[in-house]
Order: sequence, then structure tokens, then C-alpha cells
Amino acid sequence: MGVLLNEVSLSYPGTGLVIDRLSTEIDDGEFVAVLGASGCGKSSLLNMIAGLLAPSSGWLEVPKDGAAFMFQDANLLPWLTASQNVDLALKLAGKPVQEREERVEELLNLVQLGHASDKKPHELSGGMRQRVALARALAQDRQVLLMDEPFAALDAITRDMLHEQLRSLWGQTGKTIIFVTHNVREAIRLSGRILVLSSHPGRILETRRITDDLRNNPTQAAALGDELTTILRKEQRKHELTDRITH
Ligand SMILES: Nc1ncnc2c1ncn2[C@@H]1O[C@H](COP(=O)(O)OP(=O)(O)OP(=O)(O)O)[C@@H](O)[C@H]1O
Repeated sequence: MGVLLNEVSLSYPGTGLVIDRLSTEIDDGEFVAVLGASGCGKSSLLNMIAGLLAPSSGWLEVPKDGAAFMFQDANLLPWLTASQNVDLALKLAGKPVQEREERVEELLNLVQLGHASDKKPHELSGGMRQRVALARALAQDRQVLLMDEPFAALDAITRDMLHEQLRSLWGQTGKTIIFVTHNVREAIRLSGRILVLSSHPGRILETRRITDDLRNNPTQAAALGDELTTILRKEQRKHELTDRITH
């Protein structure tokens, strides 16, 4: 089972309506990007899917075991090594020691960090720290993985490398990934479907399917990128939001 959102709305006291009757069905194993300008409610949407916030109206269905979350900041514990940070998630889930050791090794290899298992966070680059955070999110062993602008703070070269790794990891694990970003190019590179959100309140403005053919065709991908950027800029101007759309 994937994730089902039915007429989901969210209001915050003071802020008012942030998400307005949002409906979509995300298939099991699908990779969906949620694209929108700053403040349009992307993080709030993920928080509802994670069960951290209840919708003000409407309903959603998420697999029983919930969803794993990965944020823009790796939030690793600085006094623990990479493998200990990943192991902590397994320990908290009550997994036996023997199983944990094998699983930590497997997960660090999956994010291509087997060689850095004994390094502490300050000895790792930003990209490596995000890969440890990804391994830790995968350690939670949930079918749904929620990613909230996880690569936004990284340089372009590192981000490109992580895009490739994430696509490959998605292929290997078959996870359902919901990836929030305000970066048009990132959404096209990664996902099979892009949901473009409007701002104030957040509604689905556009839905675009991204085939591998389109992704791998630079001319088509650039044309779609331009089109989506125009839509977002228009939306942004409407609400005079600060310019955070990158292309
Ligand atoms: N706890 C809260 N109480 C009141 N208003 C909130 C709360 N959390 C978020 N908001 C408001 O809701 C709106 C959506 O916020 P949200 O963080 O979901 O947007 P976002 O699209 O993820 O933004 P960004 O891209 O900047 O992270 C914003 O106007 C924000 O100020």
C-alpha cells in the first residue's frame, strides 16, 4: 500500500489555512517529488504523512508501520561514529545485537560508506553526513521514506552525486519516496512524478509524470524545467515570497 491523501486540509492557529483540500494517491514504490516555493506547506504536508500533525479536515492513509524521515540537516550525534549513529536506530527498534551489526554494515555499504564506518560526523563531509542520515533513515525499515530538502545545503557536485546514488538506492530497495524540494532540476532528476504546490494555501497546481526518456533527454528536461520554473515564479510573485526557487 502506498499513501493516500483525501481532501486533506491544514490550518495553524494564527497562520490560517496552509494546505487546502489536497488529494493524491501515491503508489507503493513510487518516487514522488513535491515542488513548491518557500512556505507553501511542503514540510507541513510531510509532517502529516509522518503522523506528527493531524489534518484539520480530510483524511490520509499511510502504511501501518508509518514512515521514516530524513531532513535537510543530518542531525547525527557528534560523539558517535557513523556506524554507531546508524546502529542507534536499530537499537531503539529493539533489534538483537548480532542482527544489528550485519544490518549496519549492509546499510553503510548501500550508501557507499562502508569505508567510513568508524569516522565521527566532524570527520565526514556534508554529503557523507547526509548519506549516514540516509542509512539511519533506512535502518527504520519503513516502506515509506519522507525526505525534506535533504540535499539543499550541499554543493552542486555533491548533490548530483547523491541524486545518482538515491535513484540507484530507490531501485534496489523499492521504497516509496516522497521528496520535498524547491529545486526544479532536482525534482526532474529524481522523481517519476512531480506535484507542484501553490502557495497560501497549498494546493496541487500541476502534476507531471517524468519518464526515464524525458529525464535522459537534456533538451526535454530543460524545457520542462523552464516551464515549471515559470509556474513557480508566477506563483511566487503572486504572494511576494522571497526568491528561493533555484533552477
Ligand atoms: N507550527 C506552526 N504554527 C503556525 N504556522 C506555521 C507552523 N509551521 C509552519 N507554519 C506556517 O505554515 C506555512 C507553511 O510552512 P511549511 O514549513 O510547511 O512550508 P514549506 O513549504 O516547507 O517551507 P520551506 O520551503 O521554507 O521549508 C508557513 O507560512 C509557515 O510560516
